[in-house]
Amino acid sequence: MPHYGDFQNEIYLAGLSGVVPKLPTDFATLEARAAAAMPPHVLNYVQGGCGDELTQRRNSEAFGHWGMVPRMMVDSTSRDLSIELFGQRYPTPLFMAPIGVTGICTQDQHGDLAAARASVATGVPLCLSTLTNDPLETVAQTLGDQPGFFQLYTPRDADVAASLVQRAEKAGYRAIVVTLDTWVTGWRPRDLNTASFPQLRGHVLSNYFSDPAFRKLLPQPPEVDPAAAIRAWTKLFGRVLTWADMPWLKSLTKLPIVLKGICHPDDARRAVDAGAGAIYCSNHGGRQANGGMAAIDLLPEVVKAAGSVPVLFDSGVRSGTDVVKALALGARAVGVGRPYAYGLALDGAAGATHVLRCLLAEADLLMAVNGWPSIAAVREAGALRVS
Ligand SMILES: Cc1cc2nc3c(=O)[nH]c(=O)nc-3n(C[C@H](O)[C@H](O)[C@H](O)COP(=O)(O)O)c2cc1C
Ligand SMILES: O=C(O)C(=O)c1ccccc1
Repeated sequence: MPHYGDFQNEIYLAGLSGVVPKLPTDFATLEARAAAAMPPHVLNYVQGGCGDELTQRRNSEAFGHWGMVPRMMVDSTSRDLSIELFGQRYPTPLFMAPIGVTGICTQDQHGDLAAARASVATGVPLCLSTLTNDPLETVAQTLGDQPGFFQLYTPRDADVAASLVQRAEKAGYRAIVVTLDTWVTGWRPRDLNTASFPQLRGHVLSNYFSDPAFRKLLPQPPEVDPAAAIRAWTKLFGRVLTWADMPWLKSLTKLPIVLKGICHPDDARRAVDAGAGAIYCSNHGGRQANGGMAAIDLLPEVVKAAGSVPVLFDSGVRSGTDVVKALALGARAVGVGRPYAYGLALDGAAGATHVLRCLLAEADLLMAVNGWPSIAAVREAGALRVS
């Protein structure tokens, strides 16, 4: 079993030869470093959120309202962080949440491939966004045998939707993660004040431009008239889904359908009834709706309502401790968003790998110290509301 906490020894031992880590090991310093390095329009898009970003701040602050109680005299010298999901074992409960601009986070504009390399290096699955600079098939080639998931922004055109899903299934992705909360973009003052929206600048649309069903909708290929292709994309993006669409979504694929953006327990119950393969509790990192509760505070009720259906979680995870808390509150798998995008921006695949290794090391060492040798032990211990 890999000992993720050994990363700590590696760092201290390197220190004996005068070598300190190239990137910081904590989120605050990482974010500050990334903010100084990233082009302003990419930074605004990644770092920003909806409205005055109250919900975004709450997402991470709310982890502080939960506390965990250690157990002693338990042998936790060896920890098993592995989980079961969609009938398969994954070495850790961590995954990379879909980020639609990973492509432009690295200087070479191939950030999706860098994220895939970080996934291969760490075993942390990548949930690839619909919005990428490299087509999903190219990313799948970089992933090789490393399993990944495909996040779907359901197009208004049913043929394009079917084509994207079928391409993802054929390329070997293990689940279709359907994002429900982003058929329209939330009010984002940082991007509005700079009048900048990456997709409208022609970034990250490769899955559409390479799609035969999308290309059929255009009078000229995107290579000949990119501006018209971008206009066509704006018309196509953002199908409003209702529960009545679930049979149709399910009919497109044999893969499990994961519903992303579920925050209310009643919606979780409806998702179970509608045959969702997993429920993904998330408020999109506070980017879509402001004024909402912190996602982590909503997780316990969603988990209860989901019964035996696995619940994935993201929004506000900034440390290995946050990962463990989300597991303690019932998440099967925990997604991290902005932190790995900062890693990509600072040092490509190596940077994202570093960020993931830090999260895993901190989570693993916390489990060691607290006497929790497995995820089941974490879940049994739970977390308590402290304020
Ligand atoms: C720059 C950026 C782009 C994102 N793009 C997508 C996307 O394409 N699809 C999606 O489902 N979620 C997207 N998200 C939301 C993430 O999947 C995730 O819900 C969120 O980042 C989690 O919050 P965190 O960043 O606080 O960890 C994006 C988030 C960020 C920061
Ligand atoms: O920026 C986002 O969070 C995002 O996922 C998105 C993608 C396309 C359009 C609007 C928002």
